[in-house]
Amino acid sequence: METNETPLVTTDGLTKTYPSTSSGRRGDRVAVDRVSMTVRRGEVYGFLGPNGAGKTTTLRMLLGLVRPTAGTASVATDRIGALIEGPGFYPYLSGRDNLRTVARFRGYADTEVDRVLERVDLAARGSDKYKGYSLGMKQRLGVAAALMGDPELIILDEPTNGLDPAGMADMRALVVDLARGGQTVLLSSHLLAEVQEICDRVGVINGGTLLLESTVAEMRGGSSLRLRATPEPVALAVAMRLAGDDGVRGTPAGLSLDLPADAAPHLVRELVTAGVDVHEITPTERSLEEVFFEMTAATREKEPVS
Ligand SMILES: Nc1ncnc2c1ncn2[C@@H]1O[C@H](COP(=O)(O)OP(=O)(O)OP(=O)(O)O)[C@@H](O)[C@H]1O
Repeated sequence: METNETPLVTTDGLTKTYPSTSSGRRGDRVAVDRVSMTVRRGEVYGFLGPNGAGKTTTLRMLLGLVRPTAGTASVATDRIGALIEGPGFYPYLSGRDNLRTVARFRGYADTEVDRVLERVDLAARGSDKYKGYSLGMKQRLGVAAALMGDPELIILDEPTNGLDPAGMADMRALVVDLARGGQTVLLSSHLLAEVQEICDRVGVINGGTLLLESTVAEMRGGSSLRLRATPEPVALAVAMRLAGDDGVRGTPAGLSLDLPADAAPHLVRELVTAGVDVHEITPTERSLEEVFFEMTAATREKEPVS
């Protein structure tokens, strides 16, 4: 995907503290702790973290709904659409009439209602009462409201939360479609697989701290090669010569070498030359789940009890 390098969203040392409510604890509760993140134009940015990590508070600060305690947040457009809390619609009005109410309040023509209904694939059900909508349709109507005025930046807080698998798939497809149309999407999620599937870049947050910001590919880290070969001591010596002393680990499944997949032919040649029998060589990639687990392990321990 092509992205213009000028960031659309930049935060610098963004911090929010709330007064501690528990009498046994001193000082403030830090909800967001010096977060510096950038969202580039045209990308889908996944703000990934467990419940209570500080995602919603950060998004609210970007929207000017919560005042930062310290640091800055700048959004280089005033055309922003957002779905932060669950959408508040009238149950007895149709989806279309609900959107008309929003459009009137925000100064948009009714044609805009039809356009956004179409965009979220609800045009055919626009006349149905909101209360009869599935959770996924309700959520899509919320996104439709956020899309009014064709915003440059769309902020969605946990857009798939609580949806069934079909609803989740629809929402993911919609997000990807919005980005294809040139809109920038910043979404929060606690689902690794989801972020992995639809996001270009990720910011991982836990305990209020941004642990990492990178592309999904970078975050998963370099690939490695798993090797089963005998005799093991000779295989180990060859492996260490190629991958370095720190680049080889013993695992129950054999040796794990910090080498890219395309290093396999050279490795095999060297092993065979050294008289080693190669039983198996497999390229492996760390899953996002493993990476996330490693990164959050340290902060999990100091997480406040809420
Ligand atoms: N208005 C508030 N007053 C006091 N503490 C708050 C307030 N809003 C959020 N917090 C605290 O700040 C921390 C971060 O909350 P936040 O809602 O931003 O996390 P989150 O990552 O969005 O999680 P979730 O998905 O559960 O909403 C939590 O410990 C929460 O209890």
